[in-house]
Amino acid sequence: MNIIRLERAGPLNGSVQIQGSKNSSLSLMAASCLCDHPVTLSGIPDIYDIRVICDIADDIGMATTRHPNGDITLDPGSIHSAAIDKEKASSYRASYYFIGALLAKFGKVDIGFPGGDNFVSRPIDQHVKGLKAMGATFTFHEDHYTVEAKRLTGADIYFDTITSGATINCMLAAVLADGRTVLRGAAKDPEVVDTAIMLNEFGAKITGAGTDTIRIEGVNSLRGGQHTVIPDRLIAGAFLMSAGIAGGSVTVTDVIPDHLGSCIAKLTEIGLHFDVQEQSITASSTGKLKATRVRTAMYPGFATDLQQPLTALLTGALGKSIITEKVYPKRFQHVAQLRRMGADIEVRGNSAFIRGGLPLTGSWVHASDIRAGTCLLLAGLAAEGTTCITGIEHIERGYEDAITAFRSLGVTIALEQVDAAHAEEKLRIGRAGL
Ligand SMILES: CC(=O)N[C@H]1[C@@H](OP(=O)(O)OP(=O)(O)OC[C@H]2O[C@@H](n3ccc(=O)[nH]c3=O)[C@H](O)[C@@H]2O)O[C@H](CO)[C@@H](O)[C@@H]1O
Ligand SMILES: C=C(OP(=O)(O)O)C(=O)O
Repeated sequence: MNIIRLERAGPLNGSVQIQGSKNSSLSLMAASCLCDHPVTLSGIPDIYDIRVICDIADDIGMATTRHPNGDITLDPGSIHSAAIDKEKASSYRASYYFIGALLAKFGKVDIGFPGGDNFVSRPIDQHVKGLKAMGATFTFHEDHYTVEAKRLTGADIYFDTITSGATINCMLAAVLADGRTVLRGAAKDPEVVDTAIMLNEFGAKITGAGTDTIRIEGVNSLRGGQHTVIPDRLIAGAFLMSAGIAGGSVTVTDVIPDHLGSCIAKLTEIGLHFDVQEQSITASSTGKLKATRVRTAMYPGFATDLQQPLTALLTGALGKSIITEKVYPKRFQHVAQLRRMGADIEVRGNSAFIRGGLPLTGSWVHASDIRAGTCLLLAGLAAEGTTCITGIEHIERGYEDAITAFRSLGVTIALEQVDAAHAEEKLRIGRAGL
């Protein structure tokens, strides 16, 4: 098995070009099914979830071509099936976008339950509620579900909670539905807006994306064309935090700074300094950090996906910090791993209480999901000695090449092959010490 091994880093110095957004790419790739003609997407990262989508696309007859410049062309003209392989659908989260993208054209979609990072509870009731309002019926089987709609009809949908996934899914379904759909209490995330912009470029009639009310007039068909995915704000945010944890200066390039507003504001409170340009952000820090309180929230609030890396950062901030997780109340799997490294963190309810300023020590730790992996990478930058991270397939689900990026900042970091039993023994010893 592969692990990531990294050493404590001195002040960082360098810049990282930020890849295209994973979460937006997942939506844009599925959304391409709505078109009648080829779609070329630029900036789609070469990561696990995208490779699964290409496999699914292949299964259903949507040919995909990765060009030498990295662009992907998808040809939805020859899709012959809306039966999505159960295991492939369950190997990542956003497979449910294939429902919204295929239902109007095929009237029936068979698909496995969504997978992705496991935060104990990730319901899809708002997807079900929204699509039902448009005329769909759901039948749940043991290992998959079937969604049917002879005809999708526009509807007025009030979400009970703000969800980017259900907002995008219902928007996709509404694009080729009969009549007008209104999504109220919609998510305002940049990934929602990116999807709406692409669909409009291809002939959809969507207004209000980026606000809490989105209106969609159904159209008969979408053309296809070219679109460039937005940069990954979550990866950018984590690299900015790395300057706080190791000191020095880190520039992220090819970003949309507006997407990182709440992150920059919080990191400024903590003591980082920023130079924000049109498409790049430089974070610098002397390493002296102040404790803070933060609550995660849907966009434009402080993103839950940045909560885990922030926890690593706050272990280095003198005083008591409190992180309250409002989006996924149990998203604290990373805390036990940080404690192995010497962090003093207690989780009560949906809050983590961090007594910062204690030195971290390199250790064997396990990444349970993408951002837990990011958190451990950041903690490893500050920890005395060597940190070995297992579970790196999760990190690879989000990052094209984290190792090269950290190396370019001056970090000693490598992928290493180890015997699985050896890794398990090292993790067991670490657990016993907790
Ligand atoms: C592939 C993708 O884009 N993943 C992101 C997406 O996940 P995902 O789309 O799954 O998350 P949502 O935005 O849907 O979830 C937001 C909140 O709504 C709740 N909810 C959601 C759907 C539903 O039917 N019912 C319901 O109650 C969730 O439990 C959560 O508390 O947004 C999350 C929140 O920003 C991020 O952590 C994920 O990285
Ligand atoms: C939770 C995440 O991903 P997914 O929704 O794909 O599991 C994430 O990107 O942090």
